[in-house]
Amino acid sequence: MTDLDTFITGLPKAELHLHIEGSLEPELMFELAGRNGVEIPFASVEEVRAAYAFSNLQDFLDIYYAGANVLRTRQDFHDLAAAYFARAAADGVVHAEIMFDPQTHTDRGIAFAEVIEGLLSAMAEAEAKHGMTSKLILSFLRHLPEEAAFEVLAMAEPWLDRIEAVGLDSSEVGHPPVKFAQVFEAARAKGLKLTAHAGEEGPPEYVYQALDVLHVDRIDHGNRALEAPVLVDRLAEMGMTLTVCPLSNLKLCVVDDLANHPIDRMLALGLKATVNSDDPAYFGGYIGDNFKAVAKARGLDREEIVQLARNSFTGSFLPPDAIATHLEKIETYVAAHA
Ligand code: HPA
Ligand SMILES: [Zn+2]
Repeated sequence: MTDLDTFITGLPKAELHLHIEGSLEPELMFELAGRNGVEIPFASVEEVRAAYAFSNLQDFLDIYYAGANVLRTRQDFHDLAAAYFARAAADGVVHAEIMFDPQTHTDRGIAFAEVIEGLLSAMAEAEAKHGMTSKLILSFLRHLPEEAAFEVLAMAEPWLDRIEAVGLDSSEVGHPPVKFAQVFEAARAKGLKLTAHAGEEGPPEYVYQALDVLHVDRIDHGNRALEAPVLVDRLAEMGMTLTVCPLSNLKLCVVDDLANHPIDRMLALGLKATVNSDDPAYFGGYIGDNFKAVAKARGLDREEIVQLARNSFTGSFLPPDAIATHLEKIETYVAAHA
């Protein structure tokens, strides 16, 4: 580890873009397959890892939904999230806002209660064990109809006090934000915050729709906004947070090489960019790996790294006093490591 790597690991940070189903490591996939008597089309953990070569988002999604098939019980969801929180804590994460895709499970006959109760119990455990706070983001699958999203929102009704936000993920191109205008409006009326994946593979127009039609509080990814300078200025001016995922961008060919990743360009343009892991079990690393890899590839300096960590708190859904406390801890850490 370089000095910079050690600095990154200890730097207090929040993770804002993490699909909990995407943290399913092949070892746990095998364990759950055995526990639940589910067949998986792989003979070994190595074979699973070898299958993780993607040329676009859909390639990945096909294998990600197949992997999720081993998740059956409340205990499975608990174990999945507990493993993520332990990894995140080791990377200096003190707050995590995690997405889950209920439709991936309810469409297989798993009760919504099993999914969310397993996640909530792991969240309570993470607070006790690691001192890590967390929030849940219920994500709608955009390749499915808007009515299906309304059904999930209805299912979630008894737990809405424990859900912070809704999100929008899965196959982007061909499923623009406008398709979900009404369900986002309904979620907002229920007091939920709003995020949407936009501009990962989709054009700048999808980022405009996320802003103007969905009225999101945060944009997940947002890379392709860089193609539209007027949009960049607007995002910068409004202080919109972008939850950027460098290793995901590399694995899904959103960038051809990390050496060409736009993270520092985003900061230089005044965008409130953050670094996140997206689907760490599939993309080759957790949040610490993302920071370290992009810092090395782009030659980021400490100030840029610290700015990314500050952005992770100011872009979070934490209350202002908690954000202020975390920002103070960053400054204390920086002063102690000058
Ligand atoms: O990176 C992603 N993009 C879109 N949908 C997703 N669902 C899990 N990960 C992703
Ligand atoms: Zn994502």
